Amino acid sequence: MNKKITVIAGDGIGLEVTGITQNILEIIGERFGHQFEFTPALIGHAAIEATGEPCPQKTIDTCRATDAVLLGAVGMPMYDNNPNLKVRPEQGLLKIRKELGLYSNIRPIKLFDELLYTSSIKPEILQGSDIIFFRELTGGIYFGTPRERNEDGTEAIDTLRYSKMEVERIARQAFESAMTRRKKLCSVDKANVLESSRLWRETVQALSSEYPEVEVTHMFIDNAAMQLIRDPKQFDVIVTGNMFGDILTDEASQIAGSMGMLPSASVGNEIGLYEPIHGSAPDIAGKGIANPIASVLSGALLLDISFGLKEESDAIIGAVAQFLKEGYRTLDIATDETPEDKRMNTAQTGEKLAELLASVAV
Ligand SMILES: NC(=O)C1=CN([C@@H]2O[C@H](COP(=O)(O)OP(=O)(O)OC[C@H]3O[C@@H](n4cnc5c(N)ncnc54)[C@H](O)[C@@H]3O)[C@@H](O)[C@H]2O)C=CC1
Ligand SMILES: CC(C)CC(=O)C(=O)O
Ligand SMILES: [Mg+2]
Repeated sequence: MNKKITVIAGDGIGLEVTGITQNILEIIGERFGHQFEFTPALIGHAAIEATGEPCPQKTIDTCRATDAVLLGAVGMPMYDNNPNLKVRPEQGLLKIRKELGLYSNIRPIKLFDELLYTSSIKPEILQGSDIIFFRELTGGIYFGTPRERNEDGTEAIDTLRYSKMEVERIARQAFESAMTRRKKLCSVDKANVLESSRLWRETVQALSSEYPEVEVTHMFIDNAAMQLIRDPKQFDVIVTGNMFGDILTDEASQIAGSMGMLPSASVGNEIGLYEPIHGSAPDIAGKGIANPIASVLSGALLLDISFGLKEESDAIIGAVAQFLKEGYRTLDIATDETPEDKRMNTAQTGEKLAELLASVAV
């Protein structure tokens, strides 16, 4: 198979983990006889520095000229505490999602058995957890207008808007996914307060008549945030809006052990984009200690969803499982019991995963 992949590393640890994933995809290409051609592109602070824009048109054009996109992360501390900077890295991320029509952000929460005792949640609560989130990605409060300050800067407004069409298309994907799994769908909203959530709930409920085998429940976001930690096993598929999904999946990363373990796939009507759920992690950026597994697993999702290469995708997941089984740990998933020689930095993790992949039988 011949395929082109746009690689947008971005900022902070995005730069550190994305190169590892590209290398893993190259190894997969060699092992399984595929030609993957990689084209770099800019986003975030890196793009602002080079072009003045957080997501230049050239980046969008590059994506459209390829078959899939691998993205790292955006963001720099210099923007986070300075509201006066009007051009911001995160605008680049929102723009690429909107321009490429990536309305569905799929975030699987898979706990590798080896990490059962790593989480701050009790193992008996965690064991057997397997959740997949469908987060709406191109609507809601991150995109609604007006969004502005009043003249003297003492009031601000953001707008939370959803249309029936936007809810229906993400809910349909979630129902379809539930049909291939345990046939349970939980829709998360705040319908006791928000009109947009009442539309959300009504739309999901109406669509459920097309999926009579799926057991649908509706949960308020505040309760969902609590239930996710109290009893994660109660969930199979969760569908929710942009901001609720953003927040709940960071929380859910603790089910998988770390932010450094969760990949995501963003899909819509054209190309697919794959990125870890984490940000640029300025607190560890430049230290070479970021966990690249979330990015590497995003690469596995890319092979599976965009290219239909299930065996190749499974080979990557298998290498990650083997890495953990052999006791190797990046710092975010290490415990007091992890011996010194099993503690891996970013580069060592990449090398070890490459080594494990090279021994996969094809
Ligand atoms: N998709 C994206 O590009 C996102 C960008 N951001 C941006 O990233 C910057 C930092 O935001 P934060 O709120 O700190 O979120 P973050 O996700 O970057 O980091 C949160 C915490 O998780 C840790 N962490 C994240 N990924 C890790 C990994 N791979 N290995 C080990 N530890 C990891 C970090 O060290 C930090 O303690 C901000 O500028 C923010 O706007 C935040 C979230 C998503
Ligand atoms: C710019 C933010 C919306 C990025 C983020 O936190 C995410 O997509 O998870
Ligand atoms: Mg987030």
